[in-house]
Amino acid sequence: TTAPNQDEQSRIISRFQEYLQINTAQPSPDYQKSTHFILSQANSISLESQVIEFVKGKPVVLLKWPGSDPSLPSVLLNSHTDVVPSEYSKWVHPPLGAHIDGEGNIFARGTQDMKCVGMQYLEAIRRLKSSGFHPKRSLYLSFVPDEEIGGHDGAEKLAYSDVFKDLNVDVVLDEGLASPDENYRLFYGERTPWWLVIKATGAPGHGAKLYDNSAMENLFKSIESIRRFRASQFDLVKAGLKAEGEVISVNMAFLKAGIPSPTGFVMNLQPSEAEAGFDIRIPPTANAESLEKRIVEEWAPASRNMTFEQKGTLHDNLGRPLQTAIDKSNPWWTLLEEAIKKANGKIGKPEIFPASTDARYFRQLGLPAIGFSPMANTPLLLHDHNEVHLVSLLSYVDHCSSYPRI
Ligand SMILES: CSCC[C@H](NC=O)C(=O)O
Ligand SMILES: [Zn+2]
Ligand SMILES: [Zn+2]
Repeated sequence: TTAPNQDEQSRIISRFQEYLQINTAQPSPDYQKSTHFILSQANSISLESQVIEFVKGKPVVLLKWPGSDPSLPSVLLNSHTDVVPSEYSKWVHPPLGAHIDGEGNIFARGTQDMKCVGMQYLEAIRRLKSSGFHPKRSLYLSFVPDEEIGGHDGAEKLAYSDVFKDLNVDVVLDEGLASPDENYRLFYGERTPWWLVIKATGAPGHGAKLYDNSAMENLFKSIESIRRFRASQFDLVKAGLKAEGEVISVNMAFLKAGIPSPTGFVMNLQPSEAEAGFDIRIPPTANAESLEKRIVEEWAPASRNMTFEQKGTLHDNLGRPLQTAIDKSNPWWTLLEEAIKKANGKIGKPEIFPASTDARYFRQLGLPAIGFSPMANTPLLLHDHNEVHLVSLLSYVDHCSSYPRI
């Protein structure tokens, strides 16, 4: 296909802006509006559509471009419609404004994560259709809710549904990350989140007294140990020995202790309880058992009056090799690489996604799933203030045109 003309380009940008301006921020995303928008886009390019509410108020919008050979397995392009919330006052341009500055940067929540990708799927199909292309395989697009809060009412329900079985999907594309350099990033797996809360108890006492076994002391021994471990992992990344997705990350999410008083906290009383929460991410190749051992023996040892609790999705991926093959055994990987190269894109070393995406649910089914958000030369701003699709408008359009070659 040839490059779109000026008019087409500005229509592509307006459609992107329109999607960005719909407030689908957690915790109360306007899925009615996003569903309406996606359906109207689908209509305008004559895609078949259905809306499935596995959970009431959490619509999965499923679109279909039927292939000429229905016996062939299909391709699924997945994207989530929700976005994370924003601190409005910290943005240069409002997060729902989709303002375009003089350099062609589009400011809005979702410009990277991941309304850009959802729109690119649609724009690519629009262009392919207008060029007269007919796919052999059926192509499905799923626009799913709630990825940012775990995807349990969205992609997870879809993946395990009868509807999904009937789609006969062979490969799934989902989100990746922007790349600060010229190399596009491709993801073949992701880390598993463990949300860990450790709790210490100890004898209360006068704030002036030095004694062993206070809750704060017990907790801080753990925190010191956790920090050493964190540093050891981070050092591997800093030294260039491991990629971000290949080490175990540990970051403190909260600290809770102290006895409240009208003016803040009681200062001269050592509290009897203290706790801390950590976001831990484990690569598929890591030894989860040895980490568990570390938690039991060093981070929350009963001998130091400590307990721990794991929250969130935790163990759901353990023990399963949730990595998509990136060798010749997976022709889809090679095809995507070739498509990107044909569109004059360069590709970095294949990566493990450092956080979580809906792709894990499809990998759990044994399907190959590839994470790819086509943004090169773009700072990584997902979940950050001032999230932008930083490349010029024209580059955005170029990205759209890399899909038709898949
Ligand atoms: C594990 S459910 C939360 C999913 C979330 N995904 C993107 O940021 C994440 O924290 O990785
Ligand atoms: Zn995302
Ligand atoms: Zn996100």
